[in-house]
Amino acid sequence: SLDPDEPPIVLSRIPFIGHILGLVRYQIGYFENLSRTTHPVFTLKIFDSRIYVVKSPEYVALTLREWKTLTFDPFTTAFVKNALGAPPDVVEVFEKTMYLTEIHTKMHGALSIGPDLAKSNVRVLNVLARYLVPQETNLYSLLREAYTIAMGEAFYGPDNPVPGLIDEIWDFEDDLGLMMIGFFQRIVARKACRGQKRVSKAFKAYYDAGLDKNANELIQGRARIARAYNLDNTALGIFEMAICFAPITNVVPTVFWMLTYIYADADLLRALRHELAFLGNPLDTDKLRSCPLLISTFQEIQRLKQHGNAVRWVSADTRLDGYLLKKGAVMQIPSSVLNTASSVWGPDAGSFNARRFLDLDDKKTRQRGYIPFGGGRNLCPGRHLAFTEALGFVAAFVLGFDMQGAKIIGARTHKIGFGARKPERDLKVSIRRRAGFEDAKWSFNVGGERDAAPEQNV
Ligand code: HEM
Repeated sequence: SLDPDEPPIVLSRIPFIGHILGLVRYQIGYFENLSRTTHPVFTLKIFDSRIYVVKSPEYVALTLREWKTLTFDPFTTAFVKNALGAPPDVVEVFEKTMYLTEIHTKMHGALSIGPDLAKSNVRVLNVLARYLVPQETNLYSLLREAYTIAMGEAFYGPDNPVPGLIDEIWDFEDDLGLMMIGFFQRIVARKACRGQKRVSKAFKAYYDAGLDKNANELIQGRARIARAYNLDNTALGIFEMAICFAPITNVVPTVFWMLTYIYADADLLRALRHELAFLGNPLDTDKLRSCPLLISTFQEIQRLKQHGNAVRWVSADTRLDGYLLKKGAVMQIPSSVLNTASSVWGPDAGSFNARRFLDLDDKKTRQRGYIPFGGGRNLCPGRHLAFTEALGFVAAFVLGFDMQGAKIIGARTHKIGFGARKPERDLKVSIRRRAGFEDAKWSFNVGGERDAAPEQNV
């Protein structure tokens, strides 16, 4: 039974298993259905487990602030154990040593603004530039390939196994929710299991061959820490899926939605071209900060499509304003509910308005519970990389190309484990050079870094 101070319970219509059936059927959408309740935080009970769902902006801020007891780390360990299938001695390193804390610091350091990030970013964008050519193509598939290959080369160096593992990486993310359950994966998530095995094997061979000498600081620093904890190349191979899918699976849908919404709206396309006209080629990404409409479009797409749940584990009884949160419960913060509430965003909350964020400063957006990159101690370390690689590519695309076939389409069922919503299908498009840009060969400078890698054509 619940303590009277715990958030009010929301019951399912079918006793005992109703919530499980709801989650299986509607996935993340089930939290949207339940959030019709007026309680700012509420409890779901599934047998002996509790899930607290946070649906009001004020409580989101309070939750993220209490990071010492409302923590993310147990999910990382569960991910390594259940989804990646790490053996018990490796899991023990996560549970009983400072390894995870050291990795956290390294990850946030290597991806914070500075020379290490600039080197990764300039490589990502200059690999993406190879895809800025006229073509008849399926837009989502093109972006999926381009960003996966670019991540591989920027993170792991030119001689990396990622080009042969594109489907494996995306298959894994597709069934991440099922992989986290920790049993029967080979039956319910066959493709994801196979993907994880192949990626582990290929990266073990990569580390065995010493190819990480060409990797970026994130990968090299991580490997140094792992070795200091006696984790070998087999363990490094097992971990690698995490680093392969996190950087791309939110960025690719974001760029897809940005391009389709922009090209489906001739006025917005014109206004953006006007705003971006001062950007040169090579495109200096520092100048993107002076493109308010482009940034607002990015933020609005995140608001409408970045609908993953932030999750936290209650590691000790915690008071959240008046509510008591009990140790052992899981907290879910459904972005889709927060990002589309008309009580927060106004009557047009459900529609796209590229100019919405022009009048909202950072403080005002946070007050609305707008957390596309999460928050607190686990605020996404890749947010700077994501900003530059998404906006840099979109800016060059908008300036240099016309696109036929772009239209606004619906999204697939939003599975548990997904961040950004994915399109329900691919879009066949025709990409042509714009008049005045017939000979443009796009390249990028990032934070003073020019790309020095040899040229390659797609
Ligand atoms: C549009 C792009 C992206 C979005 C919307 C996004 C969103 C998020 C969110 C919501 C979280 C969870 C934060 C929390 O629970 O408080 C997260 C965590 C994380 N993201 Fe991103 N992300 C993006 C791109 C990237 C990129 C490019 C990287 C590059 C490495 C990355 C690496 C990570 C990592 C490693 C974590 C785990 C952080 C931790 O455990 O402290 N993400 N991201």
